[in-house]
Amino acid sequence: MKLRGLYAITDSQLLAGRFLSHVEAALEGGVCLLQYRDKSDDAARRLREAEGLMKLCERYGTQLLINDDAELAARLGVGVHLGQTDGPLTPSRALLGRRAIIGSTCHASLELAAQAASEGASYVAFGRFFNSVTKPGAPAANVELLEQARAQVKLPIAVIGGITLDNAAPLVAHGADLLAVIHGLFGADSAQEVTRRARAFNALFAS
Ligand SMILES: Cc1ncc(COP(=O)(O)OP(=O)(O)O)c(N)n1
Ligand SMILES: Cc1ncsc1CCOP(=O)(O)O
Ligand SMILES: [Mg+2]
Repeated sequence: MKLRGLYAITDSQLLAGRFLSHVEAALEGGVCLLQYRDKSDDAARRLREAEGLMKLCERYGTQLLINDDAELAARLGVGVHLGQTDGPLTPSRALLGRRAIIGSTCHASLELAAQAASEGASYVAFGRFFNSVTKPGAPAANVELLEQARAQVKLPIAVIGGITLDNAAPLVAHGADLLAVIHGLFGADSAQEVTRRARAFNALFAS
């Protein structure tokens, strides 16, 4: 499966009261990957919400990943995104199997990307590229790093952090395969606007 296009990531606060409707609106517009990102420790709610997303993703033919939690991903038979403090990649690959999509946060480090590749990551993620309301303190990356990564890294490259329709095009032009977006997608007031934004993000990959 080709990893290229919009990578939508949920946010429990931002989507409160409109969780499934906004996610479905995004899937309607086209989503390559969907990540369930919930930083709470409410295991029952996390399982319930992730199962809800799984059903939606099956309907739309979208791949689901769970942020941080390889055990939950294994329980559902989906992928996982792991940051540098979320546990080592190799055991997660063994747990989830060779076909699972496993992503790795590499901040702005080509060394971390090389390590992730050697440990069996499916894609590497760099960022944040812009100011992020969701994660303001995330380490900064820039397009020079992205260009270097494109030349050196054989895996699909995800970019993240403050990405909107106004600033995403240069990232695609410099080699990004996946635009990972929370606020710039789900910050929309209406479901129709979420769908419009999803289509517009994907259109950046058309040429
Ligand atoms: C696609 C993608 N890239 C980076 C991250 C950030 O992961 P991490 O550094 O573990 O931070 P949290 O998201 O867990 O707060 C991501 N989730 N997805
Ligand atoms: C999880 C994460 N990691 C680096 S920036 C970020 C937040 C992305 O959210 P937004 O698209 O709202 O800036
Ligand atoms: Mg994490």
